[in-house]
Amino acid sequence: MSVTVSWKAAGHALVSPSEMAKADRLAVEGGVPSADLMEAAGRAVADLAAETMSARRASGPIVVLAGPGNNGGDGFVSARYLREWGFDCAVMPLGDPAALKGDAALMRDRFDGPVIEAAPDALADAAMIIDALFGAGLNKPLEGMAAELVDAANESRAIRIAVDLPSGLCGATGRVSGSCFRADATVTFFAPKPGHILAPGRFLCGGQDHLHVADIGIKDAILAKTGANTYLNDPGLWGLDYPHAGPTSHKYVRGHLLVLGGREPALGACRLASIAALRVGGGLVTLAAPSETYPIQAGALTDVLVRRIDSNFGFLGILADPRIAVTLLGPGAGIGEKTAELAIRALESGRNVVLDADALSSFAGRLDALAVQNKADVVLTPHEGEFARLFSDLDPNEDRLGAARKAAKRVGGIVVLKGVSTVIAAPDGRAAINANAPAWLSVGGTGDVLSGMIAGLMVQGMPAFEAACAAVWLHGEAAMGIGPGMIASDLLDAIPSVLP
Ligand SMILES: NC(=O)C1=CN([C@@H]2O[C@H](COP(=O)(O)OP(=O)(O)OC[C@H]3O[C@@H](n4cnc5c(N)ncnc54)[C@H](OP(=O)(O)O)[C@@H]3O)[C@@H](O)[C@H]2O)[C@H](O)CC1
Ligand SMILES: [K+]
Repeated sequence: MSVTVSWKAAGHALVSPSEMAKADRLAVEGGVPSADLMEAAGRAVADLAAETMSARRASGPIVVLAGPGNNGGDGFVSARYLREWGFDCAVMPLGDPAALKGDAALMRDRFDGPVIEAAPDALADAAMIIDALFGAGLNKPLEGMAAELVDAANESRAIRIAVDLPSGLCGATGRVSGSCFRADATVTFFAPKPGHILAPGRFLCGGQDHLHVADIGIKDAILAKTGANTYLNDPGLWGLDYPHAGPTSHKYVRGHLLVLGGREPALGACRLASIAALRVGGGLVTLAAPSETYPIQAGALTDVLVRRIDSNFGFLGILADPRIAVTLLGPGAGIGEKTAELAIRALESGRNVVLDADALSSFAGRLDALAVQNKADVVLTPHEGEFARLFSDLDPNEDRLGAARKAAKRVGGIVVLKGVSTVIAAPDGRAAINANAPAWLSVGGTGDVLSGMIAGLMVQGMPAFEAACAAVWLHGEAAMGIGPGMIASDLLDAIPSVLP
């Protein structure tokens, strides 16, 4: 049985532990015995364990740490298969295995191999440790013997495989409090959970290339019934909405974007955003440059129309051109009333608006001002500091997905909460987690490039949520191709190489 089943399409949906429990329940109601699910789960773990032992040419004892619930049940199944295949495999239960119930008790009884006392020292000589302590049912930080076993496993030289989730990791939020098993690889079932993709969960599972999604007999069709609306951000999610240039497309079809020019000292920010918008296929970009900066901007830009503005009215005068579909405010715009006023007027004009950087900070404490009539799409692209200023009651460190979702609902727009796991959330509840951003992307100016990419895709007619997802993913891919030492402007030349 192949372990690494190509991940179910269905838009690469992720399921929370509670949605997974619903999938489980629906499968059983649909006639699949729950014991069969556990048997398939445990078999998938054993497959990966056996494959890994031979791939690493490892030999020696395998210890399965079995917890008090169904995660532990999976562990007993995997141990049974591994022994059938000739491996020296023992189960080390946490607590009294006689207390196991239901399917876990059944699988315990089917296991006739050694059951050894829980002792952290006994893990030192293991060639492999399989963590079947806790999975979707984790409901508090590890403590006592559970924590000691996980800490000892992490300090050992053993290959470490996690069943469903590394024990200590919350499947819903990707958060860890206290000890957590550090897996070299993880086998989960049916679909990944947000905790497998959100940092630090992604790293504790062994990295995305070592996250195996096993088919345990729950039909794809059940996914839609779980209500899952969280996605891994990748082309599978937004590819169908991507605005490929057609033979008849010309610059006005590909859209006209208006960018508000920046002021000292961040004159380059709006240039980065403007070129980025063209690089992703935007047809035309006008940069409205405050008069004192006009000569600099006009001298620095070839591909962008540069218009001089002496005041807000100048900007609004340009905005009156009906061909302008999207406007981007923020990069270098200056924080304050004037910038906020322009954003509101742009929204009132029915244009799609991307708010970044200073435009975001200009709304601190007055987000309600964004709730204008006949508002088109608005996309906010805060980093964590800007998010804290705008949504001081929401804590991304507690629940990143939940915070981004609540923020999106509150502003009635798309919120791109940037970071090592950028989350794109829509007011209708959809959210995507991005997982391809390399560490070197956190350098000045990359946010300006991203905001320009989002605006550049929206101006071509791509729906706001999908445009934000696509831009975030392309932004990460472009950075991956450049490598350490990258500066923001390098991204501009790298974008064409990653466009679909
Ligand atoms: N379709 C599926 O999803 C399948 C999943 N399988 C496996 O089942 C687990 C989920 O099993 P569950 O029994 O719900 O929960 P766990 O095994 O993760 O946890 C067991 C109980 O442990 C208690 N608990 C939780 N956290 C701690 C902690 N930090 N310290 C001590 N005890 C803890 C908790 O019980 P309480 O009484 O404390 O509430 C848990 O209920 C899933 O992850 C899969 O591996 C099926 O086998 C296959 C199908
Ligand atoms: K586990």
